[in-house]
Amino acid sequence: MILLILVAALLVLFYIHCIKTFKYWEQKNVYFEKPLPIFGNFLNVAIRQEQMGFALKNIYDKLDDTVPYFGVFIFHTPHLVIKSKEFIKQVLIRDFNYFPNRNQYTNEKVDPLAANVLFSLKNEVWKTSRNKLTPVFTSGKMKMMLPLMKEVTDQLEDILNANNGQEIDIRDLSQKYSVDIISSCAFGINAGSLKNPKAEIKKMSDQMLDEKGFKRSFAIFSWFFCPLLVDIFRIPFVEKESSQFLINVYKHSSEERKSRNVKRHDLIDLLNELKEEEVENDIFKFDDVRMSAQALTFFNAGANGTSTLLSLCLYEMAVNPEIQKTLRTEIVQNLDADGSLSYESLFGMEYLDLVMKEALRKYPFIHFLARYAEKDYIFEETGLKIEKGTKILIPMLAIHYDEKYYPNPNKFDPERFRGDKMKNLQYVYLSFGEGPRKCIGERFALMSMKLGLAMFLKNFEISPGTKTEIPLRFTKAATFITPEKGTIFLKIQKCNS
Ligand code: HEM
Repeated sequence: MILLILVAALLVLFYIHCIKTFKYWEQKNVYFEKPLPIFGNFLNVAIRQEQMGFALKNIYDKLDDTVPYFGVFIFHTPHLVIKSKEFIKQVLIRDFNYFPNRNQYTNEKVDPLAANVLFSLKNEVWKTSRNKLTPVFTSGKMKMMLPLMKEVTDQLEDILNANNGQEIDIRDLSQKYSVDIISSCAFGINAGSLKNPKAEIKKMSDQMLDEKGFKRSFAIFSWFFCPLLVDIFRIPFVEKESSQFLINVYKHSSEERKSRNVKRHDLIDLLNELKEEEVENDIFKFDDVRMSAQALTFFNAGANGTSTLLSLCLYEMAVNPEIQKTLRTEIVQNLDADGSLSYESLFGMEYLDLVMKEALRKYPFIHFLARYAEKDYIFEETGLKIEKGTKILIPMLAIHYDEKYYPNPNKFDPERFRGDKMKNLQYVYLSFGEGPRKCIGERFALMSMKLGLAMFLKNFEISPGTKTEIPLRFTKAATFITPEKGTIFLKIQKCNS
């Protein structure tokens, strides 16, 4: 009997704990939708029936333009979702010193690597490491990495030639291309996954990035929204076996590089140079864990983000043959005598840039940006005061599909970015984020995606085949954008055959 009373009392206490914050947005006079105990507004996300970005979009779409923000509860934690362009600018740029960090949980003991990537570092440690890592991504450094990427595109061309006239899984091919690019540029090795389907590094990458799998989705969800689960179940952000494999590869290459004293101008060289420049009282020193953590970021973001976007770009080319034709004409006009593309041509092609921007708009790899208030803050225009620690979300997916900024948003239309139209889209085109915490790898990502796309299109026509899904459906269970079937089949045909 006593046990029963105890359990009942615990349940009541748990219930009170779960609903105690639910008056938060009402008291602040901020629009919100009635939350459910335990799950808040995101029951469907928790049971993997909806992606967080779409859940936010559903609320966003109900509100008119006069509403600058709304409140949601993720479990029982209140989050402020910013809707107005002006307020986005304030949070990401103008008042950055109030919002310098993401509400990204870290736990050195459970996952020391995740705690040391730039994405999760905070305040002064983030600032110092960002300043140190920024020179790694300058156009000069990227230019030096281009020859490494070209070695991989040569192999890609061989594969395309061998599959001429066939229907192939472009997603799988893009993943292999991206894994080989990253392995060469960040780990200094020839992974060879394009030529060898059983390559160990590709296997590890699949394991690490298994977006549809419950384990991976649960890990990402817990790290972003329910850190208590991370602590209880000791869930690493990055799957242990594959991250350890990549760290070993990185360490081995790095040591070999030092002993042979050769330069490849890749991430290993650049991080080794940063280490040599360190001074006694640096707040952020590149020890083994921190060096590996940066290499792992490259791998994660590159193998997942760039490969997904490249395959979606190719899909759009197949279903929009006119756009494909215009792009091919531009690419062919810009080829060097040996059939390759210089860094200047890659970044100088206007239509290629418009196509890339539109793919990134239509398929935002991350559906929302996250920040939290480091100090109390008042939105002057409305008088809303938020306390230190308030979590902020910027619903990128909803904004990228807002008719006000992007008429007919489901249409793939590169022209919406032509000329000075981009000026009006500042703060509402957020594919790589905005402000000082913007994606540091943007240039690298664009270079590998543009090069991959150009190498496909210069010789091959891409079209829907019998196995192509139109429209393409995406899984509701993954955190990032992932095709429902896990594949994107397209037909490739040599242009002059
Ligand atoms: C298509 C590919 C990619 C997309 C769409 C993408 C997008 C993003 C977005 C939206 C953010 C958050 C920005 C914000 O909060 O304002 C971000 C942050 C970041 N990205 Fe990327 N990214 C891509 C590829 C890469 C690559 C290849 C790297 C490799 C180094 C990278 C490294 C990072 C890092 C380190 C951060 C955190 C920056 C900081 O907090 O200072 N990303 N990325």
